[in-house]
Amino acid sequence: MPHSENATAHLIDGKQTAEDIKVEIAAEVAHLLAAGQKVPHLAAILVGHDGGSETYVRNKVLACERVGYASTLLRFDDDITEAELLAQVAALNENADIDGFIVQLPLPKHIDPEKVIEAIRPEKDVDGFHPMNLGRMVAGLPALLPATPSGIVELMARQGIKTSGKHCVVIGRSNIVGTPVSILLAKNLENANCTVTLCHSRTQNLPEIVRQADIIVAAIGRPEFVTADMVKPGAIVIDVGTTRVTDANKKSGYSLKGDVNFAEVAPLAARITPVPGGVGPMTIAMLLLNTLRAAKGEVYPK
Ligand SMILES: Nc1nc(=O)c2c([nH]1)NC[C@@H]1CN(c3ccc(C(=O)N[C@@H](CCC(=O)O)C(=O)O)cc3)C=[N+]21
Ligand SMILES: [Mg+2]
Repeated sequence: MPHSENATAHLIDGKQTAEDIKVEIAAEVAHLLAAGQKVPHLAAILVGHDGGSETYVRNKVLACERVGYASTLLRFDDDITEAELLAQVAALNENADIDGFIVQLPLPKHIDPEKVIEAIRPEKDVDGFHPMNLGRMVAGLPALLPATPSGIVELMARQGIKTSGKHCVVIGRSNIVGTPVSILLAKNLENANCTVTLCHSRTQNLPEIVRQADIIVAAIGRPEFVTADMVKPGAIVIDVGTTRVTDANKKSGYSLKGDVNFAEVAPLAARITPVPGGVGPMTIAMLLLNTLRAAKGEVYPK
């Protein structure tokens, strides 16, 4: 029996929440303009021609236009050397007009992503991937927070989901999502205050542990990994996965699959994020928010 009476009423609408945030940002940009100040400027470096990366970066540029930011996209072929990429990062670091920038991941195999991320000035690291920002986040100091993890916390807060004291099981320990979100959820940020369990590929009895969760955050990157048998009825389900699978029925030639088997799990869940339209749009909204904070020198005074 479905836990929810209406099949769609319990969807966690990330797209709408992201729109709300963009409207708030646009209002701030209007104030900056009225005060004769420059608008925030976000730059993105995109290496190669990965279809998914192209989509995300295009969405980021469109989102900048929506809120009134300036944006710059720097594109390079996947034969760019690591030294040349580091020189491009250094140029953005020095460019006073750029408030923040990201280097889209993944990078080609011959480039060390850690080295590139460490080369970004923490003040301009609007992805929140630099060890300085990660360290400050862990220490509870003001930091530019990684966009997907902070987007998950913000999404639940704005949707009125009470997380304080709840048991949250995070599946996946990536540097970008699983590890940082497990830290943020345990903090007092937006009254998150969860008791957190972090599961990964070596976890024993994973289904049994996930079944204990009041809140499940699925960030494994494996389509439909979370099945009905892993979900306690009435759980909150946050699906971070966006894997592209070929789909001849779609005009684009692909469809997006989350890390949760939605058809099976949605009837059991109290609330659940759809894919698309859940966590993905929040990632972009939080990137815009970080760019505003960087432009205002909120974390690192200018
Ligand atoms: N330096 C860096 N920073 C990132 O933040 C970063 C990255 N590299 N590499 C890849 C991942 C993935 N990511 C997404 C962002 C938005 C959507 C998004 O907006 N998704 C839409 C659908 C988009 C579509 O149609 O493909 C949705 O879920 O509704 C998805 C995924 C950011 N990432
Ligand atoms: Mg995402």
